[in-house]
Amino acid sequence: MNSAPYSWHAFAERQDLAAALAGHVAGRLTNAIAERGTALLAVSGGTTPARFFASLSSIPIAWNKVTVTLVDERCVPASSPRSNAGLVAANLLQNAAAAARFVPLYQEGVSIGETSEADSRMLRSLSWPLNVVVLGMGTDGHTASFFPDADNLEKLLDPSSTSTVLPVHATSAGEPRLTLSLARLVEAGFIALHIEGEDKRKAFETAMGPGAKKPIRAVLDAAGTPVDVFWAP
Ligand SMILES: O=C(O)[C@H](O)[C@@H](O)[C@H](O)[C@H](O)COP(=O)(O)O
Repeated sequence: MNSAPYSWHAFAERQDLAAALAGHVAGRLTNAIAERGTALLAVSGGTTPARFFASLSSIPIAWNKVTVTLVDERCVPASSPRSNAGLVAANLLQNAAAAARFVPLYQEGVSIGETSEADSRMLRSLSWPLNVVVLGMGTDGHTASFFPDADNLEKLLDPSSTSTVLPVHATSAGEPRLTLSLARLVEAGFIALHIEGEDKRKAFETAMGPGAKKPIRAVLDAAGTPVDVFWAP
């Protein structure tokens, strides 16, 4: 069984993980700016990233040359506590990072199908491929909005997809979602997986084992570079 290559970075404290991951991301963004004049970062939402976002926001890089977008989004207004755009606005786009450009996935009042088409057009204008992707993971092995019960999971995980943004309907997701496709995520020069707690460590280990392939495993298997996993208890 080919085991997907990844690097495991464990930290005793969540704040130490946040500072270390922020340093890695800031360094990769700075390298991208040096190489092509701009940098493209995609981050995940949920409850885990807030400390990391706060640490990254205060690192003085050329944020005016950085575009930040989302790995995925819940189809809710930015004012909703469920909004990933709201999480990024409140925790990342502050301090030095306030100078970054933010490109959201969800547009209020537009149907999810129209939004994913419109997002694809808007996002296609960005300087792909992504330079940095920061993923989260659920204990069910989902990452981004690649939920195991998604009705279009095969399309979401298709490594040859030409799609940029896809709609997701999955009972376990809660509200309808929009997600970057696996194909766009795995092109990134640096892919980090940020997980915390014993349950997620066990879920990751299981996903790396011989059982049914979970979405996180599909990402690691398709990634162009070994994924860096950042974990704290
Ligand atoms: O919108 C989202 O929910 C995310 O992008 C998703 O992929 C998240 O990373 C995991 O669900 C973990 O979420 P927690 O950090 O809340 O555990």
